[in-house]
Amino acid sequence: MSALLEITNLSKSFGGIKAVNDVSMTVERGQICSVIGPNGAGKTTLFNMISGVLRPSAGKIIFDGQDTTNMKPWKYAAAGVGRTFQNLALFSQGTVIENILVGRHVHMKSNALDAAIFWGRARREEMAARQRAEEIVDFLEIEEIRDMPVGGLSYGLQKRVELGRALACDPKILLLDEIVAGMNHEESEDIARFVLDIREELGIPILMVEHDMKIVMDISDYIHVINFGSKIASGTPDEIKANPDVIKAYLGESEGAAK
Ligand SMILES: Nc1ncnc2c1ncn2[C@@H]1O[C@H](COP(=O)(O)OP(=O)(O)OP(=O)(O)O)[C@@H](O)[C@H]1O
Repeated sequence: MSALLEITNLSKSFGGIKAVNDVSMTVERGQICSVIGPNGAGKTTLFNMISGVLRPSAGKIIFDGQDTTNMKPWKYAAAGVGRTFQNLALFSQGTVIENILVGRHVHMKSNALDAAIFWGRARREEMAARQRAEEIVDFLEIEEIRDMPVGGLSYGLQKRVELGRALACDPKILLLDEIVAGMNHEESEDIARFVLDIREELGIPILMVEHDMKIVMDISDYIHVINFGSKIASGTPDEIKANPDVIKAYLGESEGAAK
């Protein structure tokens, strides 16, 4: 079976800056895959192209057999690409359950007119959405805070809610952009456990950009390394840890960061 995500010769330029330069990589079904690299390497730009936030300057993205390279940005969630963002992207006044329901609306076909004419269908959709949101609340162990406004929650819990909202669109792949950045050790460990559970119990493959090397090495099946926009290595955690090009790239930034 072909890879779930296949990126071929992908590039993105901003004026004279080649933020991503001719990158090719795949994510297999069932995999936890990480993209790592020093600051400014082009990781977020790569993510933004895969999730439709940015249009590539060149190259091709095939997701689940479909060419998504130039797909309209609002179609990505329905196509099965779920993601979290580097900075929190939640409605702080809304409750936990309301924020998760927002992620679900991508699967709801009824609009206001439908709701008036086909009351039954709209109601069934709403009930199914609520049930799925409750399942996600259970899965992420956030029952106790389900009715609290997210603005008052700790950063770690807000990130968990953001994960819940991404899961609510029933993604075929989940993109996590530095999900543990700014978390304390315990919160990071919790999120790492949920990421593993998402793959094991929900069967959703993960592609993550992450600076926390412990998490990357602990939970990734496969790692791609980007430096100055170009891919310099791919391999298992053990292969990446021993790769001289990777060690050199990281030593340029901070002593031993890839170890
Ligand atoms: N919208 C933009 N306009 C101009 N330059 C940009 C833009 N977005 C990113 N860049 C540049 O592209 C390069 C790659 O940035 P990017 O944010 O993708 O790196 P990164 O690997 O995610 O970095 P970090 O780990 O610090 O988040 C950087 O030189 C950055 O300044």
